[in-house]
Amino acid sequence: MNDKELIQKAIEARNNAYVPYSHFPVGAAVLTENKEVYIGCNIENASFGLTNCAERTAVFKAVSEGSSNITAVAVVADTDGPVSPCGACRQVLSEFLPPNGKVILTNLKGDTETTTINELLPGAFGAEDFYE
Ligand SMILES: O=c1ccn([C@H]2C[C@H](O)[C@@H](CO)O2)c(=O)[nH]1
Ligand SMILES: [Zn+2]
Repeated sequence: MNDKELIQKAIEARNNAYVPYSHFPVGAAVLTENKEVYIGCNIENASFGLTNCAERTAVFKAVSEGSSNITAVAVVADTDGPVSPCGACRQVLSEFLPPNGKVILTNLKGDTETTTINELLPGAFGAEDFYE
């Protein structure tokens, strides 16, 4: 699974977005250590704060299937430039990706930024901050 294929999975996931309020569909796909792919879309709610972003949906699907070691994630939306994940998703991604874990941000035009979770959330709060 290369970056382009992972992006394609994210584009397909975007078609399942449940976005009756924002009308802003987002798709994501994560690649796990054991080379499995899990896709996610944003899922909104009439109680707006309960919305789950595409990235978190994909991560939680992977973890709940027993694959918590994520090596890469792709995110796509119809943005001017590459989509920028929200703070909550950056924190959740930092839990399951290594600091140098690949984050591929793109849009429907194909503008792509490939970065790392450490770049997106330097100094993230992590387990090492409170476990001995
Ligand atoms: O990276 C992002 C940014 C936003 N959203 C969703 C949340 C909400 O449903 C909609 C508008 O914020 O887009 C995501 O899923 N991922
Ligand atoms: Zn988010």
